[in-house]
Amino acid sequence: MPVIEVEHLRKYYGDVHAVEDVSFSVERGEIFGILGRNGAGKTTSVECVAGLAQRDGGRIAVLGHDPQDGDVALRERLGVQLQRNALPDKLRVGEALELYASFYREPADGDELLALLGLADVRDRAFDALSGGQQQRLSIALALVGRPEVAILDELTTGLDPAARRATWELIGRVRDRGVTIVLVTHFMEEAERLCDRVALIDAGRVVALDTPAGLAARGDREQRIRFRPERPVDRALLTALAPVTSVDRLVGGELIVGGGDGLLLAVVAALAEAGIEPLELRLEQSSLEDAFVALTGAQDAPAAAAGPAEAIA
Ligand SMILES: Nc1ncnc2c1ncn2[C@@H]1O[C@H](COP(=O)(O)OP(=O)(O)OP(=O)(O)O)[C@@H](O)[C@H]1O
Repeated sequence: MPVIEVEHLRKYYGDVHAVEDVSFSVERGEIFGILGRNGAGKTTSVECVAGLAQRDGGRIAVLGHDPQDGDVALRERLGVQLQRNALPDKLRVGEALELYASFYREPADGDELLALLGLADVRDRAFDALSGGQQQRLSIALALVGRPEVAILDELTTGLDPAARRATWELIGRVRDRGVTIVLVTHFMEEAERLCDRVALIDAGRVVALDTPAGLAARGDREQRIRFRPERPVDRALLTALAPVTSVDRLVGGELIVGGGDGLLLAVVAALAEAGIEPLELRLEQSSLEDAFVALTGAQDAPAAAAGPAEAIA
């Protein structure tokens, strides 16, 4: 039986249709991603799942309970780290953890949690003296202190540097290994690809796709792309004349990206070989989750950058 079931969730703020029609279910032990661009309705959806916002329509069951009922037993089994979380500036790490632990009958061991999150050394430091990464890890610790069966984490790595982001991903993997089911709101494609078992892509308050990251990526642009640096300049016509080729772009630095359909790689490599030009650093790029994001949401502002600035060959 799913741990979380959401059916036709609807939530309006006055005229703003924050969530129009969202349905998904999360199985025990899964890391389930909710992906979408800014304002898509991700946070509102998880606030309803966490019982922090009252829905206007639809059905939600979390561990068999309706979160809207305010059931204390459910609150104890659910850990929530929300984007809008903030702590008093002068509250120390250890104090925050003790405070949150006091809300639960059987809280986790504080020392163990601080060690797990790499916060043991800053236990006596005030919230406003923590780095962004440490504040983020503390908010995760607070979400986990009640030993939840289900953790809802909203924009867990926004604002973190790449190293802190990777460390947080590892941490989430470890939390899942302890049997916690995780719902992860993100707009980082790479985060969803690395961590999530399945992803719901939300756009304008609706689920537009629900699949594994790989399944979702396969729905994107079906075009293949080959990327290489020719050892000497290539005549554009040599490539555009090939049947599978649909586009030829040159990146700053002279790298070429050739797009096209089936048989692209073979055709391009054969034509280059015939012209005596070696393609250096050759790689085939599969369609990515980001392509799917753009294709399914029409988003021009898909967050994770793709190939970089491209300029057509004259
Ligand atoms: N409390 C509120 N009052 C009024 N409008 C709201 C409220 N909360 C959210 N909204 C609106 O509902 C829509 C969905 O917001 P939501 O925060 O759920 O999106 P999101 O996908 O989480 O976006 P982001 O990635 O920017 O956090 C937006 O248009 C937002 O402005």
